[in-house]
Amino acid sequence: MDNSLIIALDFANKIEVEQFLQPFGDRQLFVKVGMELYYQEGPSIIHLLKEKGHRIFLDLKLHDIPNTVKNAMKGLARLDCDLVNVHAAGGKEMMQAALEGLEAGTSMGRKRPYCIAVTQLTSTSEEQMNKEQLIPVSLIDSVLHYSVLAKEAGLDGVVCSAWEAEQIREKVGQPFLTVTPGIRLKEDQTGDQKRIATPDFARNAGVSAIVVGRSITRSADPVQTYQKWMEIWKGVHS
Ligand SMILES: O=c1ccn([C@@H]2O[C@H](COP(=O)(O)O)[C@@H](O)[C@H]2O)c(=O)[nH]1
Repeated sequence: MDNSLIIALDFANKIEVEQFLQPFGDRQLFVKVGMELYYQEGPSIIHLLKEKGHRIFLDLKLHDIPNTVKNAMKGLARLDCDLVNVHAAGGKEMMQAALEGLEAGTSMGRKRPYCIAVTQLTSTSEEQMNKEQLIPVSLIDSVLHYSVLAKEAGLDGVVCSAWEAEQIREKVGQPFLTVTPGIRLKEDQTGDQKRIATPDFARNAGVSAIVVGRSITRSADPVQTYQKWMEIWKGVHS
């Protein structure tokens, strides 16, 4: 997981995914499949990406009663992804149930996928959280609270913004993954994200992985843009 750049494949269907991936040739990537793509294509999209050797973050953000999450995770474990997630707002019991399901669904001799919890979405501002979710604390306190809850539940880390990663590490200790979407180059549009950061900022904050979607997927030349990102993120030509 260390220092990965995960490309968010936010596409409407398999055809769009194949069109996007084709110019990358045989290069093996770390990709994220979210609700948009998975709800359209189902498990077959995971099989297809795995056949091509890509690592997969299945970003379905489960949030339901513990029994439902446990059984859903049992099924998702069979897809053999690298990383899956839940919403920390579902509570500690739900997060523990997610892990139980994952362990039950993982075949003998295989490693279960990492499981992380979304703290506060990177599209959430402190004002929205206070006024709409009626959570009367600062955004960082809410994120730290959910991170501690996730750790206590036995999860492997959290989804947060790069702005919170350092404080999470201090509070929760290591090993604990911080996977950070909302990463933007200076020239990129912010879009619907509220807590954005540059790749330089994220690297200095010591995040475990960055998630990059539209900056790469909607660019005129995705391969070139990916290479540019990798140079900035890792300081290497990929
Ligand atoms: O808090 C969160 C959790 C998940 N995401 C997902 O990451 C990508 C970000 O895409 P961009 O185009 O780079 O904004 C997207 O798939 C989200 O569903 C997030 O942004 N924030």
